[in-house]
Amino acid sequence: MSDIAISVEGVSKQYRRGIPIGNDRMTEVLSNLGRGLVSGPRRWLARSRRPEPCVPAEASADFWALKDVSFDVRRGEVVGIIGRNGAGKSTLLKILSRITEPTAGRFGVRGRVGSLLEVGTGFHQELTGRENIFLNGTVLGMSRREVLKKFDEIVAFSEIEAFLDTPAKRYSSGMYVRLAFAVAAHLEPEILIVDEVLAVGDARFQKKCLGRLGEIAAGGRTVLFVSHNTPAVLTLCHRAVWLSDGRVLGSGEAKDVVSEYLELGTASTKERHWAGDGAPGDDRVRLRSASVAPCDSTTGTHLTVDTALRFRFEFSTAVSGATFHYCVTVSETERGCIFQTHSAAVPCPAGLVCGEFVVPGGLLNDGTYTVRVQVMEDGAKVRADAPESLVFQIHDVERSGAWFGKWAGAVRPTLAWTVSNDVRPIAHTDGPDVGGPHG
Ligand SMILES: Nc1ncnc2c1ncn2[C@@H]1O[C@H](COP(=O)(O)OP(=O)(O)OP(=O)(O)O)[C@@H](O)[C@H]1O
Repeated sequence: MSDIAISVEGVSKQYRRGIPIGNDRMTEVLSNLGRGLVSGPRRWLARSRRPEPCVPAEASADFWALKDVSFDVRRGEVVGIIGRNGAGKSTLLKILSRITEPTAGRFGVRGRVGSLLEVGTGFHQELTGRENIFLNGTVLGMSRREVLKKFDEIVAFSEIEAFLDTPAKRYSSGMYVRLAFAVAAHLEPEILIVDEVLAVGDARFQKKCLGRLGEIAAGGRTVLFVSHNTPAVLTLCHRAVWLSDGRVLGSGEAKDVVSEYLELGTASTKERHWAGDGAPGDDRVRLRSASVAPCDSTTGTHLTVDTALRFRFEFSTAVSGATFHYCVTVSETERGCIFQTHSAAVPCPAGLVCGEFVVPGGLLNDGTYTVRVQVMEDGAKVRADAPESLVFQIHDVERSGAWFGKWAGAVRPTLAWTVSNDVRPIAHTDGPDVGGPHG
């Protein structure tokens, strides 16, 4: 029991669509004015204290933002909460941060909590940035001297020194997030609860935040981290909980839960079969099947940037000796055509003719791909054409380092770099550079 930092048992939260029950959003904002970004330990298991305010008869507008959610987080564990928009992730974090109450169920949070939730929660709006830093330290039980020791680090991290004496209500969302992250990450709460704040702010600051989160995680603190950035979840989190429509669809090792989430959450057609005369083609030749799968069949069906892919196609022909060949075009939805490949043109016997090729792992970038397969006769005549025969996703993998953005480029080849440490001293000359474009 003692190594459980967060315990969630059958937690449910009901809302009224469109019209928040009891003007809930406003209640949340107002109640939050009395809280800091951090909170001290409270009663270990908090039961829902009151039913939601009176719910009128037209119950069709009521819905469960969370339904019977249960999981535990051990001390020192870093747990990612993943799920599509509206899955209930923020609601869960707000309950655990005691900004809103569950309609049913109970939960316990053992230790001082630092919460980094959506912009607008956490800071006291009338107080300045400086005052908010001290207030949050006080709530965490730190002395003024202890906060002072961290103060410069917080200000340096937040990069908003010039606005320290401005009331928080005048901050832009970017400034708010910078200071909020700096406070929550440096005042050393025992448990850090972080919502998708990293979506706000520029890429450089996001990188800095994720780097800091990585340090916190490595330092043995308990972290609950909501994010749509699956490479970040894969890299930072030991475990993940997948929410869908307010329910837990999966929980366990981060890599297993994330791959299941990506796989089921996206529409893909990795195998196609065509029967009868409706199949693409004409009387001479018709496509019969198309598939893409990992070359190593023991790795499951999840495709990542490291997976070697086997593409396989079949056509049937009623004529013997005609010269057919396959033309396959692989495109990515945002980047366009990635490559086209042709099989050899050979005289084919009547019957089923199979063609396949392999794309090595460590070549394609992550993204959503479509495959067009055509069967040509005599080099150029298109006999069969299936423009979107296959649709599949290639997912990113765990990264080393602290950068989790998208990799640029149509492909993302793994190349055999050599980096030498045989560094020769740079020759200093007083003369002009030579060998440049105008050299
Ligand atoms: N105070 C509220 N009143 C009424 N409905 C609410 C309230 N807060 C959240 N909801 C609704 O509850 C559902 C879950 O919302 P929540 O913000 O928890 O989802 P989420 O998984 O965090 O989504 P996102 O990834 O978009 O942030 C959504 O349908 C949302 O519109």
